Amino acid sequence: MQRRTVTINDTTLRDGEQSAGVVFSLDEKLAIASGLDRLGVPELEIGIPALGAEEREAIRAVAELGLTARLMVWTRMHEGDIAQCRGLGVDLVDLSIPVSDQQIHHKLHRDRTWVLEQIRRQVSVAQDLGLAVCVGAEDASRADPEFLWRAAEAAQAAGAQRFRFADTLGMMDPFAVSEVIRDLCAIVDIEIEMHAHDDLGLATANSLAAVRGGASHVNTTVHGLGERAGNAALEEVVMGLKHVHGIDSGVRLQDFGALSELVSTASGKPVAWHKSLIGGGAFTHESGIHVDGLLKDPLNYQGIDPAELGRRHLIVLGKHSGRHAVRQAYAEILRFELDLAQADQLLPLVRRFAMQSKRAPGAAELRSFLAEISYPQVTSLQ
Ligand SMILES: CC(=O)SCCNC(=O)CCNC(=O)[C@H](O)C(C)(C)COP(=O)(O)OP(=O)(O)OC[C@H]1O[C@@H](n2cnc3c(N)ncnc32)[C@H](O)[C@@H]1OP(=O)(O)O
Ligand SMILES: O=C(O)CCC(=O)C(=O)O
Repeated sequence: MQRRTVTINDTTLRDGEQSAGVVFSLDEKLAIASGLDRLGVPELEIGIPALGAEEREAIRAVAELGLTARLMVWTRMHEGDIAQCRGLGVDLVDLSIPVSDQQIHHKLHRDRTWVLEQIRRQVSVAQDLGLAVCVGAEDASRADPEFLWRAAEAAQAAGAQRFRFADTLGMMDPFAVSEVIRDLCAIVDIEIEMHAHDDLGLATANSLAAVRGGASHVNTTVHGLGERAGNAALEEVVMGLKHVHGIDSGVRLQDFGALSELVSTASGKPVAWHKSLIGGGAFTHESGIHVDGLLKDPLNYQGIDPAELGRRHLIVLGKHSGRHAVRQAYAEILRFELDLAQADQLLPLVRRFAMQSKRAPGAAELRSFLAEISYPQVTSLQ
């Protein structure tokens, strides 16, 4: 088990808001920032100053909340954009510059020498504004590794505190991430931050792999909201660090539900039923074998205690139920104790109902099943 710290840098208010169609109002930004801070998220990336005056006002307003979290803004590594970061009341700036030949040549129409020169020149421009600097290596996963190392060395030499490795297109696998981060950590002696995207559904896995490789910081967003398929989900990374790596990030998720709801509503992007940890299905059980196992001892089918997320197990009846679930449902819903033989009789009726109606039976239906098997006390049930 690893025993070191990893700092979560949550970018719900920057990369999260880049999800197509998402706009957070000022009040929503303030509420989301406060919510993240209350959970103990230590760093927040809160916006893009070059976007305009309104964005800068919102950044200032978040800074004026006096949160415990350190605040970062994102900007292109570009003198004009960096100038917009003046006087915002934030602590850090991510100066982003592409490092893959694809983007250097075909987006910026520049070359590698120019990129290194920018890093050498612009880090101090931002530092002169009183900001600590993270050099954001955009498209790092498609960069020539040798050049990536030169960029990281240039960042360190220029005085950057941190180097962000961005898997901009979400194309890496955890084994490769772990290796590339290990190499970076051997080349430079500054903080290394992982910025993962979920295009292959690997953002959390890649973030955890980066930590295994030595990353000190990890970017997250609530629910994984972000550009295209999104980023690594805050709740997944926090739980993954704890349960896979044995690392306490200091973030507490017992009250995550309120923030989750706020971000769903403000973003207009509801959480999918099967979303890990927070989806409706994440702790809901129908299958007979699972329900029986849970009822005997929750640890039989519990990897993560739902209480860690302020949740609890929910058992529902359906096509896949068994008799133990039937007994449990009658006890919980009707406060009525069945023996196993009665549950056996009722099970086919429960299944028939679920198959016909594609939902769990409610109290009225459960009562009517009792009548169907001519259970003598049915009329006395409440
Ligand atoms: C991978 C990421 O998530 S990066 C973050 C992406 N986020 C955003 O784009 C949201 C915020 N963006 C914006 O507000 C605007 O795009 C701005 C203010 C940054 C720029 O707006 P505009 O000047 O209208 O340019 P536009 O967005 O159309 O094009 C981007 C320009 O930035 C350049 N550029 C892109 N990245 C960088 C960089 N890291 N450093 C310097 N220039 C860059 C592009 O080459 C292009 O320049 P060109 O006009 O000389 O061809
Ligand atoms: O350069 C960075 O800071 C990372 C930008 C980003 O969001 C990405 O590359 O996906």
